[in-house]
Amino acid sequence: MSNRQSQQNSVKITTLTQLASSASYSLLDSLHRDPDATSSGIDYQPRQVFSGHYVPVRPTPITNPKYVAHSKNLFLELGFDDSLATSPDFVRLFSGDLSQVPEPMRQVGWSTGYALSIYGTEYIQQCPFQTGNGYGDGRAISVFEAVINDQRWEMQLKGGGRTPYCRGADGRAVLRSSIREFLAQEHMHALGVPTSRSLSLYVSTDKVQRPWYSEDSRSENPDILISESVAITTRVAPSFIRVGQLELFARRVRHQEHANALQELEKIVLHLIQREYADVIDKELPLAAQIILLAKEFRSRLTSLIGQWIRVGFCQGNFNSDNCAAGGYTLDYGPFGFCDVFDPQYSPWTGGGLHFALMNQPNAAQKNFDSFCSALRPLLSAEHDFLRQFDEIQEGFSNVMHTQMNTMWAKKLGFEHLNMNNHQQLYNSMLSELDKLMKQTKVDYTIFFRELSSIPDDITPLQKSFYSDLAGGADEQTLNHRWKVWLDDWKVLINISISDISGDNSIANSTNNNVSGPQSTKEISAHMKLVNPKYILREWFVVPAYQQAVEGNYELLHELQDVMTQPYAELSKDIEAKYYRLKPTQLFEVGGLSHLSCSS
Ligand SMILES: Nc1ncnc2c1ncn2[C@@H]1O[C@H](COP(=O)(O)OP(=O)(O)OP(=O)(O)O)[C@@H](O)[C@H]1O
Ligand SMILES: [Mg+2]
Repeated sequence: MSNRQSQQNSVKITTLTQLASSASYSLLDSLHRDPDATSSGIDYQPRQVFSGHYVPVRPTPITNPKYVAHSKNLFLELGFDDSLATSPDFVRLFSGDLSQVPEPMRQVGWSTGYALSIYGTEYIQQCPFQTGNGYGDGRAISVFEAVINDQRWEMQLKGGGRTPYCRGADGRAVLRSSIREFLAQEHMHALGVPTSRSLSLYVSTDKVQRPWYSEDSRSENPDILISESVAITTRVAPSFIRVGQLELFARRVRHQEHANALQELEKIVLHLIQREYADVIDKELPLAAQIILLAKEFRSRLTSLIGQWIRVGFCQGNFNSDNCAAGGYTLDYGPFGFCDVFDPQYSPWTGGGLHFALMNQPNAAQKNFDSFCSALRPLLSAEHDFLRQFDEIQEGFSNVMHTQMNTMWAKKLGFEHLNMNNHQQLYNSMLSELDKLMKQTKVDYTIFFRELSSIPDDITPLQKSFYSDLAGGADEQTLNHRWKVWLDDWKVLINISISDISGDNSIANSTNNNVSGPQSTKEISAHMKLVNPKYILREWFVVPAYQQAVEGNYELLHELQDVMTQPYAELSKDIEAKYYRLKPTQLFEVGGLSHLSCSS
C-alpha cells in the first residue's frame, strides 16, 4: 500500500489534542536559547541578540481571524481532516494565539537570528545596530514541531507579530502577500520543485499601511500608501534553517565574539544534519566526515533546485543567503515570479538587478554555496585532508551546476535518453538556434514547451506561444522559416533517440544510463508533458484573486488553488481558455503585476 493510501485509510486527525500528541520540539530541546531572553516570550522590542540559537517569542494574535484557505493536499499528507482547518482550537493556534494549546504543545513559539550575504558579500548595515545582532526572523515565528507519519515538520507563522528581530517594523504580513506565498508554495510542490509548504491562511479585521502601486502605475517603485488587511499564513518544512543562519554563527567564531561561538556553530550544523540530512548522513561519523557529506549533498540539492526553477521559469527575485534554505528547498516567496516571455534577464524584483535574474540563478546559487562553505569552514580548521576534499566540493560547484542544467534542458526537450556522445554537434546547434529563436521571437516559455510536448507536425501550434507584438523589428517570415527548419532538426534528433533506444546503439553514455526509455514519439510526448507544465502561477492570475479576496470573496483564490495544484493536467476547456494563454499586452510593465519593489 502506498504511503498516501495508508494515510487516506488511517484515522484522520480531527482535533488539536490529537495533533498535540505528535509534538517533538527538537530545536527548543537541543539548541541554545538566547541567555538574555525571558522564557515568557513577551519580547517584541528590537534589540541585539548576542548569542544562542533562538529567542522564545509569543506570537501576537490577529483580531477576528477568519478562514481563507488551507492546503487540502498537505492536510491529506499529514493525515489532518479538512474540518480541522475551521475548528476553533486550530484557527486560534494558527492565527497566533498559543494561550490555550493542549499539552504537550508549548505556549511559546520561537524566532531565530540570521546573517545576510547579498550575492556573496557580507552585509551588516541591514541590522539597525550595525553589528548583525539585530537581524533575523522579524515576522516569522515557529509555533510547533512534530513528527507525523515518521516525518519531522516545523510549523511557522508568517506575519505572527513582532520579534526582537523586527527592526521597528510591525511583524505583520498583508493578505495580498500571504495569498501569493500560500498559492506559490503548493503550486511549486505540485510542479515537483522542493519547497516549504502551505498549511493554512487566516485573515483579520486588523489593517496596516503599506506602500503600493496606484492603478496601472508604470512606476518602478510603489507610489501610494494603502491600508491592507493583515493575515497569517502557516508554512511547513522539515526545518527553516537558512544559509544565513549558519553564517551568523560562523561570523561570531571568526570575530571571536564569545567563548561559546564555536560550540554554537557546531551545534547548529549538527542540528541541520539531523533535521534535513539524517537519511544520507550517518550521525556516528566524525564531525569532519559529516561536514564533507553535508557539503556534497547540499551542493547536489541546490544545483538540482536551480535546474528545477529554470525548468518551470521560476525566479526567486531576492536569492540572498537569508532566503536560501540550508535543506535545499525554495523558501520565501516575496519578490518571486514565473516568467511569461522567455527572457534570460527576467527579474520580478526591481531591486534585484541582473544578479537575481532568471538565467543568472546558477550564479546566485553559487554565491550562496560559497557563503555556506565559508560558514562550515571553521569546523574543519585542523583537518587538512578533509579541507582538501571540502575545497574540491566548493570548486566543483559550477561543473555540477552545468551538468544539472544540461540534464534539465535535455529532459525539457524530450532527450532524456539521447545518446549524446554520438549526436553532440547536432544537439548543440539545435539548442543554440532554439535559444536565439526564443529570444528573437519572444515566446511564452510555458506555452512554447507545452505545445512542443505534443510533438507537432508543423509550427502552427508553436505560434500560439509567440508574442508577435513584442518581437519588434524581427522579420516574421524569416523567423517562421527558421522555426520550420529548427522543428525539423529537433524531430530528427527525437527520431534518433527512439532508434537509439529500440536499436542496438549503445545507451551506456546516454544522459542517465537508463535503457528502458520511451520507444515512440507518443511516449516521448507523454514524458515531456510531465516536465513541461501547462499551468503556471502567473502574477496576473494572482492579482484578481487577491483583489477579490480583499472584498471577502475567495472564489478565484480557491479556483487558482485547484488549477495550480494540477499544473501538468489537461483540465476543462473553460479552465484552459482562462489559464492557458498569453499575457495581455496591456499588462506588461504594470507595477505590482509585472514587477514588485519588495515583499511587503
Ligand atoms: N512587516 C515586517 N515586520 C518585521 N520584520 C519584517 C517585516 N517585513 C520583513 N521583515 C523582515 O525583513 C527581512 C527581509 O525580508 P524578506 O522579504 O526577505 O523576508 P520575509 O518575506 O519577511 O520572510 P522570510 O524570509 O521569512 O520568508 C526578514 O528578516 C524579515 O523577517
Ligand atoms: Mg526573507
